[in-house]
Amino acid sequence: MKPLWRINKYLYKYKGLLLLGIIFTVISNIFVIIPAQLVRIAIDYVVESFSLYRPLMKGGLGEFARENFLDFVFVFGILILVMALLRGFFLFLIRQTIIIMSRKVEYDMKNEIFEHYQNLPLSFYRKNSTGDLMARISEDVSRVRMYLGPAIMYGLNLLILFPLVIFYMISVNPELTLYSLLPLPILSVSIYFVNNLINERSEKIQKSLSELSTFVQEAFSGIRVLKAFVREEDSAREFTKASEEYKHKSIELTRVNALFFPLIMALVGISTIITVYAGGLMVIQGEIGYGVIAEFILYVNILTWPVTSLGWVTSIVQRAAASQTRINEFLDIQNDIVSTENLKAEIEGDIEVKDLTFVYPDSGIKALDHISFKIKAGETLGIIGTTGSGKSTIANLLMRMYDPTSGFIEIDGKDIRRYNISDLRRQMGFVPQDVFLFSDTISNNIAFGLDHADQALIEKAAKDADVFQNIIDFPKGFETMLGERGITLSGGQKQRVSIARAIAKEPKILILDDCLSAVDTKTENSILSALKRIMENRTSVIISHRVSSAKLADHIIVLHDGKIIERGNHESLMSKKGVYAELFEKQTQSSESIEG
Ligand SMILES: Nc1ncnc2c1ncn2[C@@H]1O[C@H](COP(=O)(O)OP(=O)(O)OP(=O)(O)O)[C@@H](O)[C@H]1O
Repeated sequence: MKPLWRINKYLYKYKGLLLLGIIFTVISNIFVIIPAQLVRIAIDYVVESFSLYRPLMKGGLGEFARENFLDFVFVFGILILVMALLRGFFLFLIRQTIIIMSRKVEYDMKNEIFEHYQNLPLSFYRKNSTGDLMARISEDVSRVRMYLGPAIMYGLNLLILFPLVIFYMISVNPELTLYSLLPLPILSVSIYFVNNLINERSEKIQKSLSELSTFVQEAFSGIRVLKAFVREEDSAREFTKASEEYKHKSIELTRVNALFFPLIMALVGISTIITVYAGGLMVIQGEIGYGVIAEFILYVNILTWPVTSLGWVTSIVQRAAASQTRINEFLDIQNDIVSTENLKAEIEGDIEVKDLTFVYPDSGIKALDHISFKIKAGETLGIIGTTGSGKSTIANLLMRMYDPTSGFIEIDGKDIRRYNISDLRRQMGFVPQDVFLFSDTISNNIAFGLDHADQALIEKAAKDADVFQNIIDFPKGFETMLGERGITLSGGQKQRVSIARAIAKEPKILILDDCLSAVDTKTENSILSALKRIMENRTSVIISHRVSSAKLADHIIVLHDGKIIERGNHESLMSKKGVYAELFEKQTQSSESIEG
């Protein structure tokens, strides 16, 4: 229960709805109890009238007595009907208050979790799978909603109805009350166990269903590989196997589900039999009237659902508590990438990296080892290095996705940690290594970093990224949809749209993380010279493992195993005849042989 205390703030927020819900529950239960009493009065009246009917018939008053008697029963009938209608009306109001409250809390919770997720650093996303993040914001929140809606609704009902009914029952006959209620605790406990079994099996089904959909999704998104390697039959066989498991688990659940209602009916039946038997004996002994038996049977029926729901509510609350524990676990994670001074300033673009070492916290890999470099505003730094040498890590640290393990990064002479993070990132353009474009129009993708989309700016960015012609060649031009239901861009086109997105922001610092790997050298050169022009007075960091990308840079550093092994500009590095020169020779030879 304790984890669920955290959502009390929402109950407090919607206290009006909750309070109304409680009031409506009390009122609706009054209309449940009164009809039972009316039935007792009516039956006792009928029995009494019968005993008087014969003597009255003999006295010639038969017709008068009959009419009177029927009028009385008719009024009872109408009263019971009115009570039922009123009860229905208040049940409607209960749902309108408590269930609506639960939906509102669900909405608030989802927003709170999503917002929190977005604030968490990149390391959080590395540690937790997307599936897990999605499950907590959807399934777990739904389970908590079940607690806030149905569980609170039925729980309240139970809390109000139970004492009320028991009070009336005891006031009518305590002994018969005891007999009638004897099977109900057994009902509640068995429902609890059956329900837990149902939940356990439903969860297994859910798991098997998500495995099945992951399998199908992979098969379809990897259809090209699947066909190319002729694995269709294998894939179909695996699908059948996964479906078989799903079917098996569903049948197991149906078996337990089938137990649910018979169990309730059996125990209610036993209660009714006991009531009739014990009540009958009491009627024979003249302790109670016939009406009491009917009243008690109604009470037992009235109590059936709340008692059943006790088991059900307990298991919902348990599941909700487990889900809330999972949600709290994420909500309690603090963002450790925070600004020390929240400094907001127009940056110039001077970058200085001092004795920087970085160890990935999750894997313990030392990606950067005591590196230092400087870039003046308006200059370009090329970073060259083999796979895994730490190039992308530098980009991540410059964007402040992580904080250095030791050493400093300074922008305009101030530690990067002092800046307001969003303000700083807003002034930086980043083109990541793995291009990600949204399922939206090309125009919106390019304008992604802008607060107000300006078509002229979008087109200029597309021209500078050398992708303008490609875009206008599409029938819908800039309004072409990308993604699953849109067109698929080629690798090089995607990279260039991603570059256009970064430069449309007119950033003070632009970081290109190996984003020209899928374009030919000619396009690469034209993008780089356009960049040189637009990045005048701004700073660029060009990361690549191709020398052709870095050679135009003012400064070049060569990384190996997290260390800088060479530095200089293209000319000085070439004359040094070290790793850079060797790489240059190798790469120009191979590209010449390809082009030749
Ligand atoms: N998120 C991460 N968590 C743990 N280790 C990581 C992470 N990202 C990278 N590494 C490790 O850090 C080292 C440097 O990786 P980085 O991505 O910076 O290399 P890179 O030079 O950009 O390589 P490539 O050219 O292949 O992209 C590698 O050994 C890599 O396995």
